[in-house]
Amino acid sequence: MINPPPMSMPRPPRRPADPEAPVVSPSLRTQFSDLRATLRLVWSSSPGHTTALLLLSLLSAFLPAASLYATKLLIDAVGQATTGRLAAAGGYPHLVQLLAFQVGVGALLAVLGSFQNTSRELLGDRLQNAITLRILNKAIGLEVEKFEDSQTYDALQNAYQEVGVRPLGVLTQLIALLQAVITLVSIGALMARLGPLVLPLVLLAGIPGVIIQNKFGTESYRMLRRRTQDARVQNYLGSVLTSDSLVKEVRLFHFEPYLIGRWQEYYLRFRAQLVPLVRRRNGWTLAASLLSAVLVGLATLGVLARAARGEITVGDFSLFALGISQVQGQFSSLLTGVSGIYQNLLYIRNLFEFLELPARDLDAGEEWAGPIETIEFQDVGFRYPLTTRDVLKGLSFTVRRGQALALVGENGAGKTTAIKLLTRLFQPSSGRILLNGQDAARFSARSVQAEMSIIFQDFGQYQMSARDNVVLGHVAQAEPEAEGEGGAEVERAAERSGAAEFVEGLPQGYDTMLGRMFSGGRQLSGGQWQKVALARLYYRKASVLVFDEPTAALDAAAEFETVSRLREQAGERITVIISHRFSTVRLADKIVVLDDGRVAESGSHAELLALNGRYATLFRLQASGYGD
Ligand SMILES: Nc1ncnc2c1ncn2[C@@H]1O[C@H](COP(=O)(O)OP(=O)(O)OP(=O)(O)O)[C@@H](O)[C@H]1O
Repeated sequence: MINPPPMSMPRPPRRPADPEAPVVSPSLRTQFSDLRATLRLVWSSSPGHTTALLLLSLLSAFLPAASLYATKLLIDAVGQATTGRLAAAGGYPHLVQLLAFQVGVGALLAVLGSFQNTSRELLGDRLQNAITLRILNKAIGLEVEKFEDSQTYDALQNAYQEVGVRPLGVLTQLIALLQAVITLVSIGALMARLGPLVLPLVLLAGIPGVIIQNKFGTESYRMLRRRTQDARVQNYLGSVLTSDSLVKEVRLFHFEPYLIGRWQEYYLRFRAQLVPLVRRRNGWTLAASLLSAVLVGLATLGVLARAARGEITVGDFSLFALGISQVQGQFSSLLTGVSGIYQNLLYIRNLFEFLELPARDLDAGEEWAGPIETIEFQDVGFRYPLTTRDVLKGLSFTVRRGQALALVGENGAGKTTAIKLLTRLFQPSSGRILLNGQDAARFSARSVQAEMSIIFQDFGQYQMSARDNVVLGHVAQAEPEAEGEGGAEVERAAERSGAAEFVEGLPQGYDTMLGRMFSGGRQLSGGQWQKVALARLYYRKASVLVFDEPTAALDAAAEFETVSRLREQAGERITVIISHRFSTVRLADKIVVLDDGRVAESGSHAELLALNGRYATLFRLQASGYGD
């Protein structure tokens, strides 16, 4: 089993899933189709190991009966020999032959078992790899909004946690089921000689335990499934307390006891469900064991009565005594096999639910080719999925090649949302975005994104080498450098962003690991990380550069310098800048002031000052802050 996605970086809780939503059991039809899909999955991950496992298991299913029969023959022969009837027992060589037969069966069982284990382990490994790849491939095809939806996130978590073990569990249980049927029929045939009621009584004794196991297995599953949402919140609380990035705030505000208290509340809520379940399960298990003991006792009475009448041999009795545990073991693995398959299929549904989520085909649509020379928002409206408020309301503006556009507005005005639409992470709910005069919706998201390079407010700080942090901006272009043929492009991008100054001073230069997660990693300051991210932006060959206020870590002078440099470097490209600092904003050719999802004003810095409206007021307010 592989670990769930790392939780070390605390993330904001998503929209909560409905915790009261019932946990619905899938229909029998769904279960059968899941069973078929699971077997296909297992088979396709390794046909060779699956076949080997199946054949070896079926072969070894006949051996327990053979071993029991050999023991019975041996005991009967020894009985005759010890009462002076060695000749009737076939002589000493016959005893040795029987022993050799018995030992041979045992040895064969061990050999087959060993090969079986090898096949199972190797198959499990292949299967885990195949499923993990499917989950990861699915995750990368999901819309960005899906990651913000708690139900999808839970589905991803559940799928990730159950990966590997469950599908293999279904196969092994199915094989165990076939094996149990074969072994039961063969041992049952041997036991028939002990009386008609012996086998039914012994079989009956196995039923109560299985019923109890099944009932409580399903209850446990339901309890855990209901708990997913709580477990995620609890996990998040724990990750806040153990996060390196939050430790300073946690200590200074001293909210540890509060968070631990909340964490414990979730635990106690879970415990309140667990305690009665454990008590009831163990009570019922005890009752089932007592009932089984009574039934086995009755069967034994019957056999003893036959023995008293001289109708069976000592070997037959040994067949009964040794056979009881075999029959019960096989019978219960038959019944638990059925319930185990059922339960595993319930968990596997999580995996399939995730794999069945609709994915957006990022390549659907016409292929965009060539630079983007104009961007025009035409009356664009947008509402986030599952919300009731329009975040953008009829947004219109145009920007052309060589120009820098600044989006300005108070927190929550919709600036980042506009960028998410421009970069095709989301689709407008109304209106159109035109690229070079053509509706962007016609073109595949991926081909349009290829023309854009962006640095977000919460840009990535990848725990990789400085070089990788830059190259991630355009991996396809990076091949020769990956093979060590220079990296001139990486260095040029780093020089343009200002990252070269400190990266070159690191112990292994561009090959130094950044961040604290791995040994030898160098942690950078916020401003240095930002410059590395900016180098990533420059490294990408794109005709639109988007700069979504990643400058929180920079002082006003550094931000001014960074954006001035961005303006110089941009050349004939389109630059879109989001910033709260007017010293930066004034560098733009065109400024669009957003207010509650609408354009309040737009124009150049000078025009907007002359207008003496909202922009001018905010500008003077900020300027007066620096004045004294
Ligand atoms: N994923 C989301 N789901 C639902 N609502 C969202 C989501 N992201 C943002 N919003 C809402 O959309 C509105 C606009 O947010 P946006 O991030 O675009 O504002 P912004 O102008 O970039 O703000 P800031 O200056 O604080 O970065 C806000 O009211 C915000 O609460």
